Amino acid sequence: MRLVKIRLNDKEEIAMITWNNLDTLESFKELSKVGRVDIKEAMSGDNGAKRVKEYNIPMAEGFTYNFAAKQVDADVLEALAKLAKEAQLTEKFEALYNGAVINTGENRLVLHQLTRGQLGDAVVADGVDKRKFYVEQQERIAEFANKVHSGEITNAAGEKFTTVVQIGIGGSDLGPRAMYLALENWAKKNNTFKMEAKFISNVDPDDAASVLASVDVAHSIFILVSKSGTTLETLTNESFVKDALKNAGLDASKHMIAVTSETSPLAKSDDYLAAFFMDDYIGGRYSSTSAVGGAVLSLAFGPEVFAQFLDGAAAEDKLSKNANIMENPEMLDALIGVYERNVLGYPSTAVLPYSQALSRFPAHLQQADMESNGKSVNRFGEPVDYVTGPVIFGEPGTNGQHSFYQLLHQGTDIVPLQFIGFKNNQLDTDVVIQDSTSQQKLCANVAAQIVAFACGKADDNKNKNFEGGRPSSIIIGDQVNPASLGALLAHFENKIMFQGFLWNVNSFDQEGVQLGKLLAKKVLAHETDGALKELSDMLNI
Ligand SMILES: O=P(O)(O)OC[C@H]1O[C@](O)(CO)[C@@H](O)[C@@H]1O
Repeated sequence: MRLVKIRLNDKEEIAMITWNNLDTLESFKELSKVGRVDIKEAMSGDNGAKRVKEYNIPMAEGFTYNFAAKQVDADVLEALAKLAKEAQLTEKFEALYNGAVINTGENRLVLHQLTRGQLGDAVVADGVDKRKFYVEQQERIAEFANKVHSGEITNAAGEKFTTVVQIGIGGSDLGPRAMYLALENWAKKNNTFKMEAKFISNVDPDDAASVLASVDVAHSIFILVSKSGTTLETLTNESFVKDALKNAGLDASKHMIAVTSETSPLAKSDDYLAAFFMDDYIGGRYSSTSAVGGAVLSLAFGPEVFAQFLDGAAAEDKLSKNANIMENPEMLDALIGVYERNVLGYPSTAVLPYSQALSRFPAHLQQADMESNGKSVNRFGEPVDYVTGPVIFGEPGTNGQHSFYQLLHQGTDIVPLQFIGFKNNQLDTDVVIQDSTSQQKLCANVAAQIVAFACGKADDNKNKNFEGGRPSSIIIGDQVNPASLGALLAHFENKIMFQGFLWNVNSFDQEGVQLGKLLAKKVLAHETDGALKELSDMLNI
């Protein structure tokens, strides 16, 4: 057990936070003893209808979090509430947004919520009010984007830029790309679509080459995004793009901007038309609401759309402050996930948005969740004796239904499911076939899946028998739009944070990604022996 003193909002009170391993908490031991819920029974008949109505809590931007088909009942919920209290989830979040050094591994504050609102005290770090700093960067980006849109900033020939291409990887790609794809159709429909965006991330040369072949480089603006400014893939792709610009007779520095931290090697370079900043207190996978997402989304859709996205995230963040788990969807979702992982023993979780707009959202969550909570040591570097983050995967429904759902329905592992569904699609175009629209078919499928997974279907032919008993939750919204997307993103970011608190891991570093990078450098420098040398030879390096 470690005690940490933190100052609470009113600056008078001193709270003691204790960081304990999950398996040392009395409430966790109690939770393990609570009787298991049979979802098949719970979700059948009138009982099921009652649960769907009752196990439903409001989120921001018109969403509701429905957990009727989760393996919980009043006893489990009571035990989870005790766990939340003993694990001091609310106090830990409070410490985080008031500027405590929560990322102990890297000795850093964790400030991504500050990019979209001020949840507590002003946070001053390195002599700077951090909220002010993030807002300033947003304003600088907005001004730049407006000038690009109005034609005040143009290419060398005085012509408007029409396309924006983001170069980055991991958090500098996945979040912004998923958000762009989520809003592209919405923006087109609502006349706020300004520039098409493309993304280059993979160091596979075919990625950069095919994106470059698909754009008009003379009218493209490239955003180099790298917090560290040292990521090999990103710097390689930057050179790739610069070569292409040079070959087209263009001055690269008139076509490139950078988003990075002020301490990175890119920050002071003359190679860019402009540079916008985030900092070390925002992890790559949490950077969609910082300049990392801000530059591409503001250029693509206009700064007002990006501002609405931030407002949605801020509204959800506020809900995450509630100590009552029934008024805090992120905390409840996190607690149920830990119950499923550590008591019920389920190894993975599928995220299944029934929305084409969210086609890359599961990919973003894979990084956000697994890079955060894929840890075997606690925040003090001591091995933990329990399992932590699950494997996260997903695909939009209904496509997933025609691919891996077989295993989800009848496989030997039980995989908890996180559905996301919307009442309305983004574009007006729809068609009535066999008495229903495509949107109705989509929604019918998600409702049907929840009940099919929970209740199953008995059949004498064991091959056609569905055991049921497979838990799921659903987040239901009206439509994917900037504000709802922000709220959805914040929901998952905060869920991951609460789970990290429960597992007592540092969710904000990623040492596990370093070893592979180091060995790759050795391969390229021909400094290898043994298996690595053999593999390098086989790959012709
Ligand atoms: O923005 P950067 O510094 O180029 O890093 C890109 C990505 O690489 C990682 O460090 C993992 O290698 C991620 O955490 C990060 O999102």
